[in-house]
Amino acid sequence: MNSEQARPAAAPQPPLLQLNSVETSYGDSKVLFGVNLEIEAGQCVALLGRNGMGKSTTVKTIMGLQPCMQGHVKLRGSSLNRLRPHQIAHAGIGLVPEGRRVFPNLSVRENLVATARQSGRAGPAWSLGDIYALFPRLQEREHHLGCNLSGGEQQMLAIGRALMTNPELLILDEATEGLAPIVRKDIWRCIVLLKSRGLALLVIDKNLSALMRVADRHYILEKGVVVWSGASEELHANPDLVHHYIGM
Ligand SMILES: Nc1ncnc2c1ncn2[C@@H]1O[C@H](COP(=O)(O)OP(=O)(O)OP(=O)(O)O)[C@@H](O)[C@H]1O
Repeated sequence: MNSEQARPAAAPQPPLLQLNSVETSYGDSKVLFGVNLEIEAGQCVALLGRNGMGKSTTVKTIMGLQPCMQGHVKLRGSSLNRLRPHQIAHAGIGLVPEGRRVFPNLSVRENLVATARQSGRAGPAWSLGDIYALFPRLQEREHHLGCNLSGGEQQMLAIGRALMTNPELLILDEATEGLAPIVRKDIWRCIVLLKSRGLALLVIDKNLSALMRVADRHYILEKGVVVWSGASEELHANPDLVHHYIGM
């Protein structure tokens, strides 16, 4: 027997993020009915579906902001179900929430420093300089308060803040919503760049054509259930599916 034959086969790696039959309720009202979803390291995944189908609730469940009543949310095979939101952030998931929510009475710099965290993970940590290189506008506005920024600047700051936690997975919930076209373009440029750096992304956005350019895989949610998943080419080739479930 040679040395190659003697070596035991490597155990398969669990996905970076795995949702297994996840059910979530608001009081008596169930909203997620067994969601299954996987994201591999470095993969960009889009979560699609019409308004009210459960996309933001899925994100809240991943982040521990809404309890997972049944099923499992796992990061690299470890359950997140009983963790608090700050522990989930510490475990490696960064969130850019719907509506941005930057600290209004802190400066740009203070907002960024407030969330900075040493990463126990491999790879270089994000620095203030890295964030300013990604969004030069934030450096120009370094000493301005969060409340005095434009919507686009607040969105850049929300992304910068999430990156300063050094996540392995970044979740963007409607990050381009309500922004001027030129700012949207800048946010998409940033998403493409983050993907090229190997960051895993879960993106919710209404711009399907931009998503089809950047996402490796799409999941369509309909009434709290994943009804379809596949690659951009498959989605592109299936306009009936898009029309039926996304309404375009
Ligand atoms: N805090 C809450 N309390 C009760 N019901 C809620 C709450 N948040 C959301 N819902 C309900 O849960 C369902 C799913 O909402 P969710 O926000 O997850 O959908 P979505 O797909 O993200 O849609 P949108 O694009 O409109 O945000 C909807 O019926 C919504 O009314």
